[in-house]
Amino acid sequence: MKAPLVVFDLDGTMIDTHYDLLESLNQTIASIGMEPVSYEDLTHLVGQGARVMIRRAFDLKKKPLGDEELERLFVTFIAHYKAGMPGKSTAYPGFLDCLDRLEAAGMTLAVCTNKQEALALPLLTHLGLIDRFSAITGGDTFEFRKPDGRHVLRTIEKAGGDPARSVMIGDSVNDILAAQNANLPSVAVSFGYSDVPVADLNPTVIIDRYEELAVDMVLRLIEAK
Ligand SMILES: O=C(O)COP(=O)(O)O
Ligand SMILES: [Mg+2]
Repeated sequence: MKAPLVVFDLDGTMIDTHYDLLESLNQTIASIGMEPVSYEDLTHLVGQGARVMIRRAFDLKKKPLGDEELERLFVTFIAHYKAGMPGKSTAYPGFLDCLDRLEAAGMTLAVCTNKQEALALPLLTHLGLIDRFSAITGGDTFEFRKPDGRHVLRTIEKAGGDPARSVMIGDSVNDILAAQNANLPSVAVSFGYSDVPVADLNPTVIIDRYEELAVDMVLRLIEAK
């Protein structure tokens, strides 16, 4: 029997990246004279990677955006965001202890994020977390991404896990839907960037802090399937 596998989302779940995402996004849109977006706005903009985030910012400000300009701004955003890494981004309280106890219980860990790989990998490296995960996949790793269940399933495969013994932890609709589409139990964290209360997403469980994500909870979720 394979070890239990815990699959984590990145932005808003493991790492509080909002300050740096906002900073880089606002720098990027300021370059064409656009007013900054707020944290509240950001919760509606993140979730599908940087390109979609920029496009949604233009929609929010009711500004037209051509494909070429989007690509130019995307390059600006990536350069700014990467250059500042890790910036103010840090793991949420209790997250590192949580990884320690899941690992000590023999569980495997993986990351399934819609952030592009070229951002997720260096960020996790800067934060000293890269070696904790058996697989890390991004929004551009496959031809599909969350909420497509295949993104989670392929992450599990890459990590050497078994979907029947895996759990998805996330903060947004993309994560909970992806888990549901992959027929996995889901844990929603209430402290991330969801634009709706996470209870509305119908996760299997909601946690308010990482102390609640105990080894027993993961085992119970897997066994209850
Ligand atoms: O960067 C994004 O837009 C989303 O990233 P996440 O899937 O790690 O939340
Ligand atoms: Mg997230």
